[in-house]
Amino acid sequence: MSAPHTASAPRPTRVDPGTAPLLQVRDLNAYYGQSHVLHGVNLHVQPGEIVSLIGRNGAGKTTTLRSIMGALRTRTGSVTFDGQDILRLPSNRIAARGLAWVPEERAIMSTLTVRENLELPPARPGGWTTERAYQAFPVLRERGHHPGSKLSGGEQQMLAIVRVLRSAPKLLLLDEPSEGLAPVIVQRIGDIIEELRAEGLSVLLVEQNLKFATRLADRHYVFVDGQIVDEVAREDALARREDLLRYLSV
Ligand SMILES: Nc1ncnc2c1ncn2[C@@H]1O[C@H](COP(=O)(O)OP(=O)(O)OP(=O)(O)O)[C@@H](O)[C@H]1O
Repeated sequence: MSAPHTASAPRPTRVDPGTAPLLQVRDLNAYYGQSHVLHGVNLHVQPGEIVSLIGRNGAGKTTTLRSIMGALRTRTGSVTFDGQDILRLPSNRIAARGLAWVPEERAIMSTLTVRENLELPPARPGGWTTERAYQAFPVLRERGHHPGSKLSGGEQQMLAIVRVLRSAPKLLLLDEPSEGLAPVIVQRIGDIIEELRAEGLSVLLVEQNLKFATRLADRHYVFVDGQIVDEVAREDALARREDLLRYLSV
């Protein structure tokens, strides 16, 4: 396990801002029926970068992930991934380009066993094997034959993360991975995300847990009412902690 990062010892950003972004979102507007919920969102993720989206409930973070993945089709603007416009592609073709999404509800198949859930997505070269998943989270090996319906929230989250890694994504979209989980599990999931980043994976992380977000992210985008109102670099997160807490408080 890697050493925990404390708020008092920020690690400098290791990402070269001069390289082309892996993900670039420009002027994204999204709608649920008549309701206009994203208002001109601009963001980018560099190769190897972990970026967090933070903000109160209903601020538009999940809608941003759904819009990027094509799960929400009623949107305008531009979404470019690895240099290619993906806005008009269906979700399965977006995923095939190397984007993997772990939604907040985790989408574990309740009637399938842990192993069956794990081996459901198509394996791609360089993707995680079942053995690697079990090494990362040994509890999944112990629960291998249990149905998805019998898993705790933490076990479901671990399974949901390792399952999408089978497809060897370039960018992982995580929606509140720490929500409702015990601190020891949150710590372990953070360790695995850091391991993945060390291997070059980029992560776009929706979080309301500021401690978890500031441990991991190189940059934070702050959402208020469907817009990005602030951007905070890892180096500034400690000095701006009060601002960040205010953005999250209700
Ligand atoms: N399926 C839906 N139909 C209609 N409105 C929706 C739907 N999903 C979300 N909304 C609305 O869109 C806005 C943005 O919600 P979104 O879920 O993106 O926020 P969020 O920042 O991810 O917060 P949360 O943590 O609560 O999910 C909110 O006003 C929400 O009520």
